[in-house]
Amino acid sequence: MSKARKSKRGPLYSAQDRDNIRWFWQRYLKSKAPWLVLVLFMLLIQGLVYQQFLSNTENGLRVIFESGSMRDLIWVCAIVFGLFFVRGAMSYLVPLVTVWVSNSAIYEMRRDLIGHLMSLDLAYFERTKSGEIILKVVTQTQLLGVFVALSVANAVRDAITVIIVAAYLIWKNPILFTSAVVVLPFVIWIMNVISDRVKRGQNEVEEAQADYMNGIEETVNGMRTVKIASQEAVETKRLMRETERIRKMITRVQMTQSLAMPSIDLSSAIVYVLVIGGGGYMVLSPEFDVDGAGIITFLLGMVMIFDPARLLAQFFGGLQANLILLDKIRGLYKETPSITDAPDAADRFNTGGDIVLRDVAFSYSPEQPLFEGLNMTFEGGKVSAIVGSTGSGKTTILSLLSRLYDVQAGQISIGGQPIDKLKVASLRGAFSVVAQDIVIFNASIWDNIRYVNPDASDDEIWRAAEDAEIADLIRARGDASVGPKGAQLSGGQKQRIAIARAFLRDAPILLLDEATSALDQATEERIKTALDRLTKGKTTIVVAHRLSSISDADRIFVLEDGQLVDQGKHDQLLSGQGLYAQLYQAQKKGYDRA
Ligand SMILES: Nc1ncnc2c1ncn2[C@@H]1O[C@H](COP(=O)(O)OP(=O)(O)OP(=O)(O)O)[C@@H](O)[C@H]1O
Repeated sequence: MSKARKSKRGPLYSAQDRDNIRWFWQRYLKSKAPWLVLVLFMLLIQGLVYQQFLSNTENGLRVIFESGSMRDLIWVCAIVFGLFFVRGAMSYLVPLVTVWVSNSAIYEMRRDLIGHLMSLDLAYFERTKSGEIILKVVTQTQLLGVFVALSVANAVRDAITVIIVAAYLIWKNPILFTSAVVVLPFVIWIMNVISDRVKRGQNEVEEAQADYMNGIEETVNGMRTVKIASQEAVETKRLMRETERIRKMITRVQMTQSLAMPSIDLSSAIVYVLVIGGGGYMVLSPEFDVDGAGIITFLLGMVMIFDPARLLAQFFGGLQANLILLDKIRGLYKETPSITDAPDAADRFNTGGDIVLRDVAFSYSPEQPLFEGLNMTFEGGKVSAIVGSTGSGKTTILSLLSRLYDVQAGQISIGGQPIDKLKVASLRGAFSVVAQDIVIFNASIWDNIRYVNPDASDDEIWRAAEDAEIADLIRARGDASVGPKGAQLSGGQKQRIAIARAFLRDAPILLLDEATSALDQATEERIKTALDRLTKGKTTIVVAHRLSSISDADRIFVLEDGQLVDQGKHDQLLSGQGLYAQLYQAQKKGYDRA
């Protein structure tokens, strides 16, 4: 945002902020309105206690100065004690309710955020820093909830106190009150300036925090590379630079916030001088019907106003920071998934039919078009293979089939049914995928396999594990977890878990993306027999670099820079002397040399 635009922004809160507050109220607080009314009622009682205290103090002072009755004095003291007892009880009860309200709101916000995250397209996660997402779900919701519970309740209490006591003082002595609050415009101006600065600073802090979290996550995840390359010192320096940057930013915001207090203190000093001076003049002058007790009580009232006013000022500093948090959190809700069920989406379809790509156009970014007018047919129940140089778009085709991304033009259909007219869950349920980037969770191998089919019986899991040649490892490791992202496993072991998952899921369409690339030849041979059994009668699409592994496919598609340059059976393609033949010869030479 440009500086010019920033300075145009409303100093206290903008239309966007109002909209965010309305949204937050409607979504997370409205349902708790009866509790909030109760809180408001208790806060009102607290405010009235102050007013009553002032009134009784004035009476008490008159008793001391004028009538001198001990009985009256004891009576006034008892009332004052009773009043503060009531205020104390309210001070205990209000946080009880507000903490409950805030924790419920935090819980609901996190529940919605997690649910919404799950619905977002893969593309969102590929362009968003994970640190930013973690910050929203973990930290920002917590801070916002605490602010709503405690700070807002306190601010309402303070505002009520200020309003009630001020109204009482105006009623008692309007002239003195008016002359005492001449400094008010100055206080408001200071608060506006401070609030605006705090808000801008907090925005920068939140963005820097997200980068920081992301940096830590990257370093922790990439620790193997960091250590092998002996880059610990560089990483430490990088992270410390960020730590220092954030320290400076937060200090700057807090220092700006702290300017609010001295401004209020200075204003209060002016007010006290005005009250003592002006009030003293009124007592001494016969024109006014004001006595010493009235002025002392008035001064006491001003003291009582100033403390809550000071806290209110502090609250406005914090409010700006929290409006930024609210805006950040709401930003996530504004991300909408584009891959959703069409209104008339079908549940069932012919999963064994041909998979047809017709005139498909797709690119990850407009600057780098990948497919334009791509036509392919993967025959139902047969094994098809996609080969081609690296980056030619093989994996992307598999991603398009299960709608991880949507095509930008053209159509993909399965069994004659366009995939965007199918329920996303039904479509994806028809696929078993052994992907290049295997995701392994920090659980046992057993649980990692079961992940794709939680209802599978133990026998089924054992069979899948045996077929994928991972059963021995399960016996050896037992229930031990495999470390974050499967860090305690070899590449081949992870691949076998992925293959076991495919066996267990047993879906009608099988996508194998470099499924056996990390296995030694002997293991690959053994798994191949089981894989042949698995692929029988299923539509199978294999992506492989090692051409020897797909030579018996029913149809082979050759891709080059997103274009289909050849297709046919292995022998046909070899005799054609095209790209496939060249790749095959090059690989053969490599093997012969080895
Ligand atoms: N998520 C993504 N965002 C942006 N660009 C991407 C993304 N995934 C792939 N690409 C780009 O799209 C092109 C095709 O990638 P793809 O992974 O489909 O190729 P591939 O043929 O499977 O490659 P390889 O054989 O190396 O696995 C590449 O240029 C790649 O850089």
